[in-house]
Amino acid sequence: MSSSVASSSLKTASSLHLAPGFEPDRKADQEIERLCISMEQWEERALKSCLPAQGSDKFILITGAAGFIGTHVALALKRRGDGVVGLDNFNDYYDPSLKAARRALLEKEGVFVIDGDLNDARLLETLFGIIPFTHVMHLAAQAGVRYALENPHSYVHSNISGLITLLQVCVKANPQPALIWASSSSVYGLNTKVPFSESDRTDSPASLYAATKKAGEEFMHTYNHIYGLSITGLRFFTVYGPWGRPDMAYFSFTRDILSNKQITVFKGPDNTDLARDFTYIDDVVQGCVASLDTAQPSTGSGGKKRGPAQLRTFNLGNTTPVTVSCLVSTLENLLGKEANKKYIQMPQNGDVPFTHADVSLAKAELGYSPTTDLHSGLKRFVSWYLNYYKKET
Ligand SMILES: NC(=O)c1ccc[n+]([C@@H]2O[C@H](COP(=O)([O-])OP(=O)(O)OC[C@H]3O[C@@H](n4cnc5c(N)ncnc54)[C@H](O)[C@@H]3O)[C@@H](O)[C@H]2O)c1
Ligand SMILES: O=C(O)[C@H]1O[C@H](OP(=O)(O)OP(=O)(O)OC[C@H]2O[C@@H](n3ccc(=O)[nH]c3=O)[C@H](O)[C@@H]2O)[C@H](O)[C@@H](O)[C@H]1O
Repeated sequence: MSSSVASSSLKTASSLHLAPGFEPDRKADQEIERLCISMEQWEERALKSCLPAQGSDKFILITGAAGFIGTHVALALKRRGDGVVGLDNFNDYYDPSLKAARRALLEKEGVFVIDGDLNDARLLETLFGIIPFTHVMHLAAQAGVRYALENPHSYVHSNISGLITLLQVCVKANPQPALIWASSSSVYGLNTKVPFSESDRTDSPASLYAATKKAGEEFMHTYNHIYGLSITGLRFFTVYGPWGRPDMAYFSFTRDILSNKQITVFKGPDNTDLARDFTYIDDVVQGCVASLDTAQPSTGSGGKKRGPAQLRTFNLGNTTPVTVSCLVSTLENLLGKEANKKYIQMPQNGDVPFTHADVSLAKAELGYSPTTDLHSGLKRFVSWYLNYYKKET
């Protein structure tokens, strides 16, 4: 793998298929140039460090690499010797300096991260022209349930249009990579049967975010059917941990408790507690790596399907839902500080009352076995948080 990658000729993408409404900017040109320079000076430049180590036959593109889950997955794969290249557009949905810090961590460990958008087909084609990726771990997305009320188009941009652009590049790539991608527990929407199982219906999304993830699952079915792309969809359940997302409740509650700001805790109908199957990042990484290791190659080439290809969907949750009130009291306990809490009826904001994963399929097929309870996981998060923000707290 290493030598074939190193000797692969530089190829600039000939076609320019951009997603409608997507304007490439100077930044994309600069990123292509940086990529090409790194290739031309292969021996000295950063890209060399991304090659698979001896004994690994995997070369993986991780989209959303500067994101929370992407960073952890990239580090795990790189540390065991796989070739890893990241892509991220470093958008400002939350503090970009946190994404920059994750990138620095990745680059220190030899993961080359490209600053680019999923909708930039020219950049993606150039990248696939240079590197024969065996797998794509697609984690880039507009995440967050409630932000869709504010900026619905960002979900269409990344989760619909960006996804199709990536899929189009994957089907044309030679070899066609196997794709592992992040769906979401939110596809279960307003379902009341618990625990949520992969065979349950997923046709009552409560948010635009959920609807775009559900649409993504349907697109994946189509691309698997027409082009023979090998596809594994992972439904993550409220993932938390060090290097996490500032927009999520466990993170913003920690920040606000420490700075004596009031936190708002949503309540369900009849004052019931909302609950989530909070899942620790290391458990999710284990599921992602196992999905990658059990993914079969795509069967297509040159945009043509040669035979049926693998299509799988797994829940990656914890199987132990915990109430949001319990999340708050655990944080109070770990931070040694009482929160200033305001309880309100859950607004019509896309939230669902509870989530609860049945992970028996992931256990049987991936050996997935979550081991971290909320208290232990939050302890590690709080320790990371206090250290990372120590100048400010
Ligand atoms: N964290 C969770 O609890 C959770 C739960 C279910 C599903 N997911 C899904 O898992 C994936 C990773 O989530 P995360 O928590 O790490 O979120 P994140 O926001 O930290 O990471 C996503 C990354 O993708 C990048 N990105 C977004 N749009 C892009 C685009 N058009 N082009 C290039 N990069 C783009 C962002 O800059 C970000 O760094 C997402 O697909 C998310 O929807 C997350
Ligand atoms: O598994 C998923 O598929 C999703 O997981 C995550 O969504 P959620 O489960 O909604 O996590 P998160 O925002 O931390 O809210 C947690 C709880 O706190 C409650 N909550 C929230 C904010 C607040 O101010 N008050 C409050 O009570 C809130 O009502 C909820 O009950 C990801 O963000 C999302 O990208 C998606 O992929």
